[in-house]
Amino acid sequence: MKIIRIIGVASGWGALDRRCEAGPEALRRRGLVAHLRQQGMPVSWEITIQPQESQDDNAVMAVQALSVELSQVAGNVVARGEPFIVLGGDHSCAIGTWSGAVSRRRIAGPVGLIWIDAHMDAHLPETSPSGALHGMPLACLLGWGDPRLTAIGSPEPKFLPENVVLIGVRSFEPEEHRLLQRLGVKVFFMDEVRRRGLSEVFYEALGRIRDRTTGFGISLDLDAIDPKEAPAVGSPVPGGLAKEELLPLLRQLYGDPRLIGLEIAEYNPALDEKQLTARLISELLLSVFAPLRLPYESYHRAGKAVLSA
Ligand SMILES: NC(=[NH2+])NCCC[C@H](N)C(=O)O
Repeated sequence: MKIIRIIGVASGWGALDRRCEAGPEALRRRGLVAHLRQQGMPVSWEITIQPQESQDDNAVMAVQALSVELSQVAGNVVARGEPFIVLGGDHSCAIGTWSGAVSRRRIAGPVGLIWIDAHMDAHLPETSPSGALHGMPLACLLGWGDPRLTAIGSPEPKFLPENVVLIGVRSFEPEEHRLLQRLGVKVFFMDEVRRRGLSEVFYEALGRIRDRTTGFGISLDLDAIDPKEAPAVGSPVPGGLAKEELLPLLRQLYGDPRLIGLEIAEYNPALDEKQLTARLISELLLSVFAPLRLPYESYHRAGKAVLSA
């Protein structure tokens, strides 16, 4: 059985509130690995990538250095044919994760990306209202933005626009929307998800991507999920996805050889008073990667019991 490699990214350099840099270590200290193994998930914590000291408060340079390292680590896991989990850190980690994964797979054919997020994260430095790099990673991966961040791993764009799908978007600025429209990236906004149900949208998204690619990844910003269920995030937006809808859909990906890796970003443990979000993260991981031995309901109840023990 293939070992699933966890890569922590202890950086908040892409966010205005940097505290999600403590995310990976907090999860590790709570015994995430032991818990996942107990549930039958063959997993090992590969590495936690730390920002280098002395970035002179230059966020672009810090994120660039991190992304180069992360792209190498993720790329090596992918080259070995093993699945990975990236645990952020703010969502600018996506630049390194997918630049590495895609660059190492390029000969195998195009790769798809399902971006589950309340935001579009598709700003250019010129259009960003905040200047924060976690509002830009998707644009970078499509080849738009600061050249120091678009050329990681390889000079080309990492994804073709038709191979990227966003789900759950409900907070964005017109400039980033225009970029995605112009490129032809499919966005399933939250109101469409509500109208049609997440499962219909999710299968449509998967269908689009699977037809055209040889593999795909998932980048999940925890703020896609409703803040009542995922409170410990840096940029919460009300009216998000329901975990009881999302978890069974992720379950459908179990054992799918085309799934290259899963990224979960924006966990800020300082806001996780009741540990709701930490538990949610472990449920998300188990949904995708743990063999199902119990009926869905009791399975997740068991998961919660173990983790809170
Ligand atoms: N990964 C995130 N939480 N992104 C939030 C981005 C918010 C806003 N669009 C900005 O650019 O500042």
